[in-house]
Amino acid sequence: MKLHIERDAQQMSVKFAGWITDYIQEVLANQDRFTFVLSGGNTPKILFAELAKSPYKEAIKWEKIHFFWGDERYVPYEDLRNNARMCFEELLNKVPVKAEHIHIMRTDISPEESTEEYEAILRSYFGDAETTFDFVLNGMGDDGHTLSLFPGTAVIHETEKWVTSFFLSIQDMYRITLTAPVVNKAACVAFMAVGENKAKVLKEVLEGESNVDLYPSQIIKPEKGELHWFVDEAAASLLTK
Ligand SMILES: O=C(O)[C@H](O)[C@@H](O)[C@H](O)[C@H](O)COP(=O)(O)O
Repeated sequence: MKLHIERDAQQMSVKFAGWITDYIQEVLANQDRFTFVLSGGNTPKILFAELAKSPYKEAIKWEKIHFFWGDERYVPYEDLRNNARMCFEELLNKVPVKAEHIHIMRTDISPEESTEEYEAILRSYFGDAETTFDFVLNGMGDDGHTLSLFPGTAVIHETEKWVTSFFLSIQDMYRITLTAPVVNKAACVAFMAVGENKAKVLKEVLEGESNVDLYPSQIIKPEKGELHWFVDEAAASLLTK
């Protein structure tokens, strides 16, 4: 695991934007497409704002990128809480992406239908390949959740399905989410965490004992791929190493 600690959220976004630009370029030197999983939440917004402007806007071959989502809140696309909507507003509407390369988790059909549809899309991309996505961007909630893998939920332990949906009673909504098996087959996964609210949980996730039911972010460990954490000094403030 590689830990990148930057002064504040802004610095972290700049560092991350430069790093992901180089990584995309490297991957595209050897293959024709780049598969990128986007994340919801507030933290990615500052990264998206960065990527949508110079020099990244011009440097990244956006037309070669295929976009997916790590999870979705089962609310209509028009709802401000919808993760796909946020990513379109903050990034995808501002850079030259190809509409046919964008795969949102649909919320205009039932959660079960949406899950099945997404699973089929992913299987059509990756089939039995040893590696799935080129890159997965993850956030981490103050409670240690990532994707829609919330503490104490059964979905943390899913071993077969790549996509699933369930009713999240603490938020009174359905969630659609990628699962650990498909994310852990990615070539590269990066978490972003900023702010003092994340400090305690970050310490537990990175330095505490393994307890994936309490700290689901711990279950994300690419089998063969790279794992990066981009954090700011406030989030890193309790780390000892
Ligand atoms: O839909 C979601 O809720 C997200 O995908 C979720 O997993 C998010 O990444 C974390 O909650 C962190 O969110 P913040 O960046 O807002 O802290």
